[in-house]
Amino acid sequence: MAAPFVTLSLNPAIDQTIELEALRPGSVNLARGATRHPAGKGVNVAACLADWGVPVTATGLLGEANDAPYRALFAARGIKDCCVRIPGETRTNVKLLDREAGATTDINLPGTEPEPAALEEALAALHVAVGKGTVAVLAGSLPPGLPAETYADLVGLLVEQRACVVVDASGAALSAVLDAPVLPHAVKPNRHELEGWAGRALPDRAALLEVARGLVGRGVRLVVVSLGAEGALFVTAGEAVMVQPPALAIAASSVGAGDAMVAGIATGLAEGLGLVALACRATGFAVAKLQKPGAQLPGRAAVEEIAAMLVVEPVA
Ligand SMILES: O=P(O)(O)OC[C@H]1O[C@](O)(CO)[C@@H](O)[C@@H]1O
Repeated sequence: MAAPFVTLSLNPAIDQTIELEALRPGSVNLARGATRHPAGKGVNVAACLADWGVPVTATGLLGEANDAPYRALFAARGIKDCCVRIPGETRTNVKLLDREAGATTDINLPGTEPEPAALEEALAALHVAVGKGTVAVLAGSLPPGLPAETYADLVGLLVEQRACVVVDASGAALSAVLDAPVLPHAVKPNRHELEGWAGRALPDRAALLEVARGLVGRGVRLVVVSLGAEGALFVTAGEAVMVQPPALAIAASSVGAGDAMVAGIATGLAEGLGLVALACRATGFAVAKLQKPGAQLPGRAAVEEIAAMLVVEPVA
C-alpha cells in the first residue's frame, strides 16, 4: 500500500555538533562538548513528520558500519525503515556551534559513492513505497558518482505515479530539476540556492519574488524561499506571502530548521491547506525545531501555538 509520506536520503549524514564558546579559526579551540545525531535532509524531514504524528517511510542509502543511530531513531519515532544498507559508513558532517556569535559553521563531507546495484535497490524501494497521493520528499545533496539529473529523472517517474513531489536540493541537482520537462509540485531553495539557479544576486524581496514567480510560471506549483531569521517567502500562481518568525533566541540549534520547514510544507500539501495556512504551518515547524537539538519537534500543540502567532504579510 502506498505510504502517505515518503522521504528519500541518498546522502544522509551523522551530524556531529561541537559546541564552542567562540569559534577562533586558525587557533586551538576548546570545545564545551559535542553531540551526534543521525541526520541528513531526508532523515530530518522524516523525523519531523513522525513527531507531527503522521506515518512516514524513509528510503535511501545508509552505511551499514554505523547505522545503529539511524535504527534507533527510526524505531523511537515509528518511521518505516526502507533504507538500503551499503558497505562502509554514512558520512559525518561537522557543525561548529559558536555560542558567542550565535552561528553555526557547517563542514559537510562528500559521502560515499554507492554501487549501481545498491542505488537501483534504493530507488526501487522508493517507487514501491510511493503511490497516488503520496507526498514524496527528495532532499539533500547527491553522493559522489551520481549524475546531477538524478532528482530530475525521479521527479518524472514519481509524478507518473501520481505522487506530490517536494524537492529540497541545491546546485546542479536543483538546476536539473528546474530545467526538466516534468516539474515537482514544490521546491524550497534558500536565498543562496535560488541565486545559484538564477545566476545573479537576489538581494531583496522584489528580486526573490521575481525569480520565484518565474519558477511558478514554468509550472512549479509552490515555491518557498527560506530566508533564515528573516522568515520565508511562499509563492503560488495566485498569491505570495511572507512569514516573519518571532525574534526568538535559538535554544538549541538552527541545523535542520529548513528540513523542519520542508516537513511542514509536506503536511500542508497533504491536507490541501491554503497558502497562508501552509505558510504558517511550515514556519511553525521551523521555529519549533529551533528549540530542540537535532531534528525534533516539541509536539503538535506547541507547533500549532507558534504557527498561530506568526505574522503573515501579503507580497505584491
Ligand atoms: O545533503 P547536504 O546538502 O550535504 O546537507 C546535509 C546536512 O543538511 C542537514 O540535513 C541540515 O539541513 C544536516 O543534518 C546535514 O548535515
